[in-house]
Amino acid sequence: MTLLAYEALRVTLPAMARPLLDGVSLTVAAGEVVALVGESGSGKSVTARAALGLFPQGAEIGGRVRVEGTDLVGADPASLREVRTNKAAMIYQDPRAAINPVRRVGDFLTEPLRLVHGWSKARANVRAAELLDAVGLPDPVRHLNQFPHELSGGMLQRVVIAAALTAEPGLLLCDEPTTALDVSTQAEILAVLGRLQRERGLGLLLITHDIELAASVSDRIYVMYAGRIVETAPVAELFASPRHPYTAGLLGSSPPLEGPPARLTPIHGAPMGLLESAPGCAFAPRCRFAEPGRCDESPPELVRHGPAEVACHRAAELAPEEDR
Ligand SMILES: Nc1ncnc2c1ncn2[C@@H]1O[C@H](COP(=O)(O)OP(=O)(O)OP(=O)(O)O)[C@@H](O)[C@H]1O
Repeated sequence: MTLLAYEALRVTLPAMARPLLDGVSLTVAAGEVVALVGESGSGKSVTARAALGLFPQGAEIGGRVRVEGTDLVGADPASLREVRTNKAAMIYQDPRAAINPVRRVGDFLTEPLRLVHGWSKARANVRAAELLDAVGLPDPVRHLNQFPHELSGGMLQRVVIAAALTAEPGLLLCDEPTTALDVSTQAEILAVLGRLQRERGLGLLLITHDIELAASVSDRIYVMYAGRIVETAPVAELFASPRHPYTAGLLGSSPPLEGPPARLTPIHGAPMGLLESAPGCAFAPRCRFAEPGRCDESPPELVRHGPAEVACHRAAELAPEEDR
């Protein structure tokens, strides 16, 4: 069952030269882990927030974002509330920014259950302890009485994950959930998310700039550049044969998570800012395969090539042997 579906989502701010998001289509099904990757500023967080009906103030929105069938573009407040309280939850990069530092962990977990769902204090406390146990915290009852500063960043991110699960949503949106953590804690948090996702059959959208990390946990990957999806494919295929030069560039510039260190090749140049626009492919100025008179004239559409969809004018010529 499809839990989340973006259909040609376009987000435009009046003062900008190009849209923040331009025709983004993406799906996440129940039981599926989908990653959205790209460099800083490509539009990943704007995409993730749209799944809660959160759009930049003053933005003009086109297309649709459906969560379990409810379109959040132009949705009424009751539909938005229903999605945000019961159907989808977001986990952000920095757990300390998500939790009130002067309230106890238990209050953070039980208040939504009591105030939004009308549970008694005793019932909410039992549920909160169960959730802390589910995210692998060693002493749930003690942690409920602690203040955020008494817990490590990794423990706090587990609390945030527990809070996201209070209403048992089907969809989890994770925006760089491990970026603020050290490497070994990152691995633990990813393992917790993976276990919960499998046990509960959740649909999970993982936002990350790290394509190696995305590949290690996802079923499918979408690669975003300057507000557009430039490639999407199942992980194994995308990793073995990246078909868009930008995807190949990301893979070539990311240190591998496992195995011996590889020689890294940075992608030259900088991503296109919001105050710049180009009639052709936004990646063309940085692309070693760009052909003048072709790549700089019109934006390429996403077209199927083998197991992938690729937005590159030269995708057919650059395709791996198995596509031909
Ligand atoms: N509310 C807003 N008003 C104006 N510009 C915005 C707003 N939200 C995002 N942007 C701009 O939209 C672009 C995409 O931002 P977004 O945060 O989605 O990028 P990102 O891919 O998540 O990057 P990062 O990994 O750095 O978070 C950026 O140029 C950002 O400055």
